[in-house]
Parts: sequence; structure tokens; C-alpha cells
Amino acid sequence: MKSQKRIENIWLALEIGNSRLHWALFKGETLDLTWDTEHVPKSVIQQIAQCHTLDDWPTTVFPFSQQKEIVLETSTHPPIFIASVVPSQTKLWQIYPNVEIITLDQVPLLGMYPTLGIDRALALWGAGKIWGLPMLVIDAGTTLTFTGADINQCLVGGAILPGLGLQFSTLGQKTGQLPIVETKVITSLPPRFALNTPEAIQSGVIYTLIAGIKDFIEAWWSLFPKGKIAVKGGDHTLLINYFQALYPEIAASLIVEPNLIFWGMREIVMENSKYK
Ligand SMILES: Nc1ncnc2c1ncn2[C@@H]1O[C@H](COP(=O)(O)OP(=O)(O)OP(=O)(O)O)[C@@H](O)[C@H]1O
Ligand SMILES: CC(C)(CO)[C@@H](O)C(=O)NCCC(=O)O
Ligand SMILES: [K+]
Repeated sequence: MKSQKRIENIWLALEIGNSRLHWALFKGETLDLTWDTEHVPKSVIQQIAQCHTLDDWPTTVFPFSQQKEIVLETSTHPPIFIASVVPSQTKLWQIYPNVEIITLDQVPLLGMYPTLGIDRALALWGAGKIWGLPMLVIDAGTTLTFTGADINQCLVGGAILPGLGLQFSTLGQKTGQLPIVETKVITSLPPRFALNTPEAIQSGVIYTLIAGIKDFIEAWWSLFPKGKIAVKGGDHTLLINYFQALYPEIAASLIVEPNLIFWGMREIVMENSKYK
């Protein structure tokens, strides 16, 4: 049975990434549900803007809208807080009647540069709030990013490189005879010296990626011997598995938390007492 009580402190967090959308439903400061969807076309956002409550949303965007055990008698147009690194998608969501875009100036980190990605700032802020500083966030998403802050909440800086999927797709797309390796077919470590094309691609990308990440981790620990490291992003499970196989002592000290950006968003939204 659905509760008849209207829940007034429901809010949605929407992280617009380069590959897909990441959603969270909060009741006050409690994270209730998370799910991922594709990027949404304008027509569907227009449809959502007409919906009064979440129950009416299309299941392609809110997969739980038909599930009776989820209490969704939300007030009209539950607020959506958006953190986006895709300006064209941000623009589309602005037709929703109750939307708030989270911007860099709302993140209390010091020393940020103006073009720093909001996802990097929020994940770092969220991780720092929960586990403490110094903190380095490794985001294994469309891109792979490193983003660190010191004990004074000051951005140390970081790095950006193509993520696992992007490395494979670029190799497949920009060459005459290389196939596109799908990350989902990879289960274990490939042979280092491979004797077929797909495994040669896997070997090259994976072993250099792991070596590169290990090098950044060691550089972080030489700057901050007690510095913490948190890992997130669509490819985090794969990367953690490789570290467990190759460098178990490093793997053991990594904090794995897919929801880092949502924790960062919660910190900022909770400043606004209306949703507590
Ligand atoms: N169901 C899925 N759909 C798409 N990508 C997936 C899925 N599951 C795992 N991945 C992996 O996640 C990676 C994308 O990561 P993620 O979803 O965190 O990126 P994003 O948040 O859209 O992008 P950004 O890096 O801009 O934040 C891809 O390289 C892919 O291998
Ligand atoms: C690096 C990405 C693509 C990671 O999602 C995003 O954070 C972004 O677009 N950043 C802007 C550039 C920067 O952070 O320096
Ligand atoms: K990323």
C-alpha cells in the first residue's frame, strides 16, 4: 500500500555526466534511491515538466513510478538539484518548474579555478566531509579524473585523461582495422603480452591505466602520507578488481563510494533548511 501522507521534503539530485544521467531521490538528508538513465531528449523533459508528482514520470526516467512499495506522494514538482558537466543537457532541464543548478561558487573548497568541473568539486567536497581531508578522488567515468584537496579545504589540483571506455572507443574509431573493445566483455586481467588483437588492446589500455593510477596514488601519498583516496565512476568496480589482483595493499586502502557526488550535493542542499 502506498502511504497517503505527502512527503514534503523529497528532492531529487541529478548529476548530468558525459555518458549518462545519475539520479538520487532524497527524503530530507536520507538517500532513498539511486538509478542511472540515458540522457533525456527535450520532448521527454517537456512531458516531465507537465507531471505533478513523480508517480506520473515516464518509467524511462523514473523506473520506480509503477512500484507500489515506494512512497511517492510528493508535493507538486519535487525540486531537482542539478550538477552538470554537459551544458546542452543543463539547458534542456531548465524548463522543469522547480529546478536549481548547483554551481562552483556554492562549493566551499578554496583555490578552485573557474573551469573546474562541478562533478569533481562536489565529489571531492562530499568525500572530504565524510572521510576527512586530505582527500584525493579518482573518478573512473567517461573521463578518468584525479582531484585532491588538502587539510585546509584547498584544492591541490588534479588531472584528466580519457576513461577506459573512451580509450577503447577511440582506438576502434580512429583506426582502420582495430575493433572496438566493449568494457562489459572484460572480466579478468588480459595476458600482458597478448597474441590476438582484442587482448592486445585490452593489455595496452588496462596495464598502462593501472600503472598510471598507481603512479598518481604514490605521488599523492608522497605529498600527503596520510592522505585518503576515494574511488567512484562507472568503471570503478573493474579498476578496483585490477588493483586487488595486482596491488592488493593499495586496493585495501581505497575508499569505494559510487555516491560521492550525491553526498557533496546533500551538503549543499541541506544548507537550505527547507528540505531538512
Ligand atoms: N550501464 C552502463 N552504461 C554506460 N556506461 C557504463 C555502464 N556501466 C558501466 N559503465 C562504464 O561507465 C563508464 C562511464 O562512467 P560514468 O557513468 O560514471 O560516466 P558519466 O558520469 O556519464 O560521465 P562523466 O565522466 O562525465 O561523469 C563507461 O566507460 C562504461 O564503461
Ligand atoms: C573532466 C570532466 C569531463 C569529468 O566529468 C568534467 O569535470 C569537466 O568537464 N571538467 C572541466 C574541466 C576541469 O575540471 O578542469
Ligand atoms: K568522470
